[in-house]
Amino acid sequence: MRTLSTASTSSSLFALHGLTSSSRFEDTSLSLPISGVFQRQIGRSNLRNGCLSTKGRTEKLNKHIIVSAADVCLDRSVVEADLQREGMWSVHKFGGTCMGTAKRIQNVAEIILNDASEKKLVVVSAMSKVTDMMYNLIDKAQSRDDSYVTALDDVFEKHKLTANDLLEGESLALFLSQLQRDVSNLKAMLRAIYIAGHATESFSDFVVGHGELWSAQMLSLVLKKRGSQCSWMDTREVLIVNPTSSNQVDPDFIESEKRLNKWLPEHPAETIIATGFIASTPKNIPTTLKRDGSDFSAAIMGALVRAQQVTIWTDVDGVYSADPRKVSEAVILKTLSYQEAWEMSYFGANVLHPRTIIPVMKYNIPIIIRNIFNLSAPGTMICQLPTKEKGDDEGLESVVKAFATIDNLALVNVEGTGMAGVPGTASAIFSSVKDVGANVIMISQASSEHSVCFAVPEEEVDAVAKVLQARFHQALEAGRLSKVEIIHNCSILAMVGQRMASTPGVSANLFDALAKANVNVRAIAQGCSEYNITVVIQGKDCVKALEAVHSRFYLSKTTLAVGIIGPGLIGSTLLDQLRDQAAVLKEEFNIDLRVMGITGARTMVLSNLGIDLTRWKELLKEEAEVADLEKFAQHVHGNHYIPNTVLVDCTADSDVANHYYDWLCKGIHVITPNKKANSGPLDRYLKLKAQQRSSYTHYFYEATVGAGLPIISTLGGLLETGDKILRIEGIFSGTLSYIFNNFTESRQFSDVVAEAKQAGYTEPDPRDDLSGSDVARKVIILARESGLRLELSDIPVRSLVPEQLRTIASAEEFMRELSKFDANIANERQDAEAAGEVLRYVGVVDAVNKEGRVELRRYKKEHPFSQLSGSDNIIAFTTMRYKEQPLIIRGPGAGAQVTAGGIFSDILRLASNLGAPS
Ligand SMILES: NC(=O)c1ccc[n+]([C@@H]2O[C@H](COP(=O)([O-])OP(=O)(O)OC[C@H]3O[C@@H](n4cnc5c(N)ncnc54)[C@H](O)[C@@H]3O)[C@@H](O)[C@H]2O)c1
Ligand SMILES: N[C@@H](CCO)C(=O)O
Ligand code: NA
Repeated sequence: MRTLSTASTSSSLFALHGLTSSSRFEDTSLSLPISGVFQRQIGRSNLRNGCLSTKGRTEKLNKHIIVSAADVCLDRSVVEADLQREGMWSVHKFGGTCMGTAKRIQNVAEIILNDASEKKLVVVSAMSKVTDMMYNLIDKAQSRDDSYVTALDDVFEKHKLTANDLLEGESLALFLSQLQRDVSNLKAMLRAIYIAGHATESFSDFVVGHGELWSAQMLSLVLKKRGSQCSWMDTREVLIVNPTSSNQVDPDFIESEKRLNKWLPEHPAETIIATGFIASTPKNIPTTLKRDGSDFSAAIMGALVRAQQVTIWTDVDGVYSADPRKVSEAVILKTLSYQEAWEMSYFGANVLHPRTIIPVMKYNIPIIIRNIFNLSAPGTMICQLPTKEKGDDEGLESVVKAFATIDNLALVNVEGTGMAGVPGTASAIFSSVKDVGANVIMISQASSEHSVCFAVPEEEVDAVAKVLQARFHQALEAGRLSKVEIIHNCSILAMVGQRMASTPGVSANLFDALAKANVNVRAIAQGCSEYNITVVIQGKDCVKALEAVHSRFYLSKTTLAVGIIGPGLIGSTLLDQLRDQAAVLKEEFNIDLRVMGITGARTMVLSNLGIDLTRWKELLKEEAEVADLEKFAQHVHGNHYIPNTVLVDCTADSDVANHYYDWLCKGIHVITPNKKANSGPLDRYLKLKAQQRSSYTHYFYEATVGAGLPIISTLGGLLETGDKILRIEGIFSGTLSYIFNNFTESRQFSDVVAEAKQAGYTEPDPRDDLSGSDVARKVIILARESGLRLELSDIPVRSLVPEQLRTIASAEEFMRELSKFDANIANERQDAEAAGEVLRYVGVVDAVNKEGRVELRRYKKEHPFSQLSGSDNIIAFTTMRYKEQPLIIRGPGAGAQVTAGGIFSDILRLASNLGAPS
């Protein structure tokens, strides 16, 4: 065991990262007494009693024991704060947008000046659009278009104007004379290209690189003007790269480091402004780092100076958990591991080019993505996977980081028995694919070897299909291969998270969420690294799938676009319940209900983000438009970012009910307390139910029978588990229950009816209750649920509406007239009373004889039906399993709160079916 050297900060820090090692201790838990500077560098949180426990390797260099940072520095924030004081390098990269105007360049200067690090290396891109302008110059010159001359003037003018805004006096003169010289040289060079009609790669790399040379010089002069000790670096003098066969470049770290070590003492400065994007070959020929080159420059320079961190400044707040244009609930991730960032960028997330991550990853240098236009956002830190702390959220949501998709893909499926056990088939397939230059995005092969499938970009699939048909012509003819199948219009959805590795249940949740969202999975791939799980789905399902899986892992809420039709008594009570419960649902159940529209019979209000339910009544007055049910449904369903739509019909209107079929066809879920659809014509009902099943949409109507009491769901449960219904009988009308519970000797019948209406138990027109038609509808609904094919007209009904009042137009007039007929029903009540009985209005489903009826019957006072109070319903199910004693449900079966509550729980049942946790 040796003491760590603290001789010099930079040497020990260089050593800390252990580039070269002469020997290695394999001891995996070595305790090293350390103190002083180094103790601060690695952060006190990693120290116990002045000793550093290293779980990983230790290395010995010359006489020092060095510890790889990757093994020890886990608490970066502590480390950073300390390192900053010790004069570590911090690297920044500012892209073209950040350098777009003089004002923005000043802003960049401000950020650099505010960085307290002692040493700063700043990599800059060309001003925005300049690189394109430069490429355009070459294109013009190559195609012998004279206008390259004026286009070059534009480039000159742009920089001159910017410099005029930024600089003055000597520094302005200095920059402008350099600019002038460069432009004259470029003119000569472009002239040569014009004459030759061709530009070699190094010619064009030389030309385009000027954008960076000028932006770096301008920024450097601005900083100097503000008192900073600053040099600018033409990175071509330092950064050496070798071209690769795939039109990329590999940095030569050893040569670059050598040149940097020479360059730095020659340009002593606390801040260095370096050109991004450009570099040289080992033979000093100018070249570029290709696409996203400046990010790559920053990462390489960060690695060369062993920076404490590399900050990539851009115009977004950081890396999102999913494309925010597709998932409105996407969040900015605080951290991503290198591997996760890698996976995300592969799958098209605009993170960083994967190669950008390699140089910094080697030295465990964090990259921070930050928004230059929003300095208050902390950004996303890409670093080594932070270790799990005790008390960390162990849930799946911390395991899965993010989701990404690639659209416009086609799946190629090569299938046939002739592949199994035949070496070389895969090689033949993929070498043919390579021959046509197609890019294979994912591959999946079933272990039966019966089929190999892979995804390629849609625009490349025709060529792939053709080449495979040709290559396997003989095998197809002979039947060894059965087909080369192309499945168009696919998307890939990838779920990324390093901690998915060895965490059971992650894929189960992914697939369950997809299944509940009715998304079909065509192919699956997961490598054994488990950093990502990839599924291929239909392109049209992509947003829905993304929303469903994103919400499943708690990154977003299960969002439902809700449309409320009929804000009457029940509808408005429901809206108030939604208002009061919304926050809890979001917090605790991950359900985000957005009421996107409310429509009455005459007016409606629509919203794109969700109506403020504390003000819905005012909004329905102030911002209302003429009601139009088609437009309403289209609006609520039209928001592509909310994957699921539900229309809640709180009217008693058959016209509204007639739309359900259409809505289900469109994938809109329907929830209703309105009995009209299920008790309407039988053929319509059957068609509606069939459509609901085949379209995998949901249609819930618990509140149509017994309001919030669980009648429909209980019946469904009995049937689905194989019980057989023999008889359902009970008091199904809250109104009629209330009336006969309260219609005593001293009361007038019409007064009690008025009370029931006042209490909100009756239908909009109380004659629907008194006529028995409401009960008949409930009998029909239960009969049909039980499998009986009955029409409403098959149910004999005893009506309590006097003959003379049946044709009166309005409910109000009916109520006024009703008292004239009080005597009739009073007599009937008295007769029953005399016999020690009470009147009860009951409905019966006789499943054995396949019939139903609705009657006013007399019951002994001790019968359970005689014991009810208020608006109680009582429903008795006699089934094969509940034969001796029926299953009985009893409780208030009408009223605004309980009915709205029943509808609300249907909405939650829907959310749960769509992937919300239960
Ligand atoms: N009241 C209860 O206890 C109870 C219990 C279970 C079920 N229900 C059912 O709830 C539904 C609503 O009952 P309510 O008491 O709230 O009635 P209500 O008359 O108070 O409300 C119905 C609302 O629908 C509106 N409306 C009518 N036609 C419309 C159309 N075409 N488009 C848009 N809006 C329209 C009306 O203007 C009214 O605002 C009925 O189907 C009823 O059977 C009620
Ligand atoms: N009017 C109905 C409402 C519940 O469907 C009743 O009284 O039962
Ligand atoms: Na119910």
